[in-house]
Amino acid sequence: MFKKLRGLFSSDLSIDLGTANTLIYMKDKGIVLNEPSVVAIRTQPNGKSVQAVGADAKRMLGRTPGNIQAIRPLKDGVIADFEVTEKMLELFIKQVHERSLMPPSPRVVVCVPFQATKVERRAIRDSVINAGASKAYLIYEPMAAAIGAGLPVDEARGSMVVDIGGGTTEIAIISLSGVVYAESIKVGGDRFDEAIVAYVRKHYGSLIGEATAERIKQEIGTAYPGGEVREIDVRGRNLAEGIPRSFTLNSNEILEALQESLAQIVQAVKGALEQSPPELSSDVAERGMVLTGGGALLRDLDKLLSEETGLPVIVADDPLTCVARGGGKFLETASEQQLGLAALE
Ligand SMILES: Nc1ncnc2c1ncn2[C@@H]1O[C@H](COP(=O)(O)OP(=O)(O)OP(=O)(O)O)[C@@H](O)[C@H]1O
Repeated sequence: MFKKLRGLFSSDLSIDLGTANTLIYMKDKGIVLNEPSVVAIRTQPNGKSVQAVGADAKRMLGRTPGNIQAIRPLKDGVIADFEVTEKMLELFIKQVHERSLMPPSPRVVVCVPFQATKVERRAIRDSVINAGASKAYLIYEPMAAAIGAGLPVDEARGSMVVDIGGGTTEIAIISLSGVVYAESIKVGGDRFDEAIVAYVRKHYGSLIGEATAERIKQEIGTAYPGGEVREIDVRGRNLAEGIPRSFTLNSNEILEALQESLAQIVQAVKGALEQSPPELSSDVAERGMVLTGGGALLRDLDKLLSEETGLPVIVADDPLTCVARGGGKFLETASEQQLGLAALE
């Protein structure tokens, strides 16, 4: 009965601690927080303090005066700055509790990159406990992504998920609730943005910021030739003249800029298919792979992967929230034994 009551009043949370975005899912409420993983820190004579977090801090990237620093504490899918990550998590969890007028969460599951180290896992655990959780669990991102995408992870059947985030692309083949094969490469949306910045510098002699590059990618980017050609007007600082200049970019140019990064993703997906046990790869051949993460929204990426592998490729519904939703579903449905394995020590 105690357990039943706890379930009734629970405000269990699932947190997708991503390189680009942090999402929080609450049982019965869905996604209750979706903010960029950015923190702005102000340095004063008496120490450092948080000036802004999330979207407010992201707007400050590249625009801060000397005493304020906008930081992305996670890089390439790993925690680059522990202290700031901890602070960010704490502030996000507090925001959720204030907004929903709920007591601190009894249980929190955090979705972490597959290659997170023991030290990183402990840092995450501590920040979650400090923020009021009574129990912290860990689930690997590709597993959460697969659950969120509705794949039958507990069946004796290979399910393949390709999660293209900001810092990394994680590829996993899952069967019987376990990760049978996983590979992570440090290529994701951030690398796409960097490639666009480099392309513009080389071909237009102009400097654009990463936020502009991200907007270009989202508005006209494509991963496969032959689709509708789109254009965008951009303003960048001309390197020779030192003043802002406008120019127009089209989607074929962005495709060219992204070639190298896309080839690395294709290569990693092919590698996963080659290296997984034959029974599982034949399951995947039949049912295809599912794309999750924000990168899955790059136009025609599914087409590129399908052409290159000859397999069906499906973009998950709402790919940006798959991991957070999957973590939440895990918390709701996992057995005591599964929770025990996921408990962060
Ligand atoms: N429409 C779009 N087209 C292309 N890319 C997009 C689109 N929308 C979002 N993205 C990209 O998706 C990335 C963020 O995805 P997501 O939130 O899944 O990553 P993350 O979970 O924070 O990162 P990681 O999994 O590496 O820790 C960003 O690079 C963003 O630019």
